[in-house]
Amino acid sequence: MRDSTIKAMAGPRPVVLSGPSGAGKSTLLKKLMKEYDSVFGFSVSHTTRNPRPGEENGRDYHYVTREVMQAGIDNGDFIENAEFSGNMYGTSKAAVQDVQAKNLICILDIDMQGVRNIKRTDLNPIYISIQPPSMEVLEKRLRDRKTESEESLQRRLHAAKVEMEFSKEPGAFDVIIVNDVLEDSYGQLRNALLEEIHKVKKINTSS
Ligand SMILES: Nc1ncnc2c1ncn2[C@@H]1O[C@H](COP(=O)(O)OP(=O)(O)OP(=O)(O)O)[C@@H](O)[C@H]1O
Ligand SMILES: Nc1nc2c(ncn2[C@@H]2O[C@H](COP(=O)(O)O)[C@@H](O)[C@H]2O)c(=O)[nH]1
Repeated sequence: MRDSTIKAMAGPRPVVLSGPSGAGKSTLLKKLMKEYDSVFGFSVSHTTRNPRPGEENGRDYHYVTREVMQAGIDNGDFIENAEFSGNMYGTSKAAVQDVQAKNLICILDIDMQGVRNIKRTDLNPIYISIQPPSMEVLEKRLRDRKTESEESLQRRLHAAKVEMEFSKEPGAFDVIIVNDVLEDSYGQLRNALLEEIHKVKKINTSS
């Protein structure tokens, strides 16, 4: 088996956002990257799922076939990878290194399998769980998003229950944010990251 670890780099700690599909991870991280565009960089994952309307290859994901993805995994190009709702997803070493090379805080949006696998690496991120106020609200958000077939929606709701159980494991996450009122949740996310944000701003203004 090829080496799939990544060495921790000097610089700001990465941030992992995890939690049920539809909880609001992308919404929150987009707000964060808009407010702090010179502080955060997104780790662009690979996936075998089809792009949604408005998504862009290389910005939201690298959209690849199963064959290409598997070849990359076999070659040791990925820090972690997982099967989620019938598709493959994974974080490449290059995705993280590209962000860290710019001295930015690298944000990973990954599921709980990814969290478990990242915990076995030297990456040392801050782990943040984004959670819905209830399963009913989660289902409504996913339905209203209109991105999933009924089958995919049911798979995601099933996975959501497992993700919620995982988040209760002691030490699974450093911070848990219940994303009810968006502005409140965003404030909590920003507060949780203020120390790292200040570090990056200080480094980047002195260089
Ligand atoms: N606080 C909120 N109140 C109401 N709607 C929200 C809130 N946060 C997010 N949403 C909406 O819920 C839907 C799901 O949000 P989003 O796509 O950000 O979830 P996600 O966790 O990134 O999902 P996935 O893991 O599937 O990518 C979106 O339509 C978004 O606009
Ligand atoms: N383990 C990983 N999970 C990932 C990665 N990229 C995204 N995800 C998670 O997949 C689900 C579904 O995402 P969607 O964009 O299809 O709605 C969600 O929980 C993401 O956090 C990854 O590289 N590794």
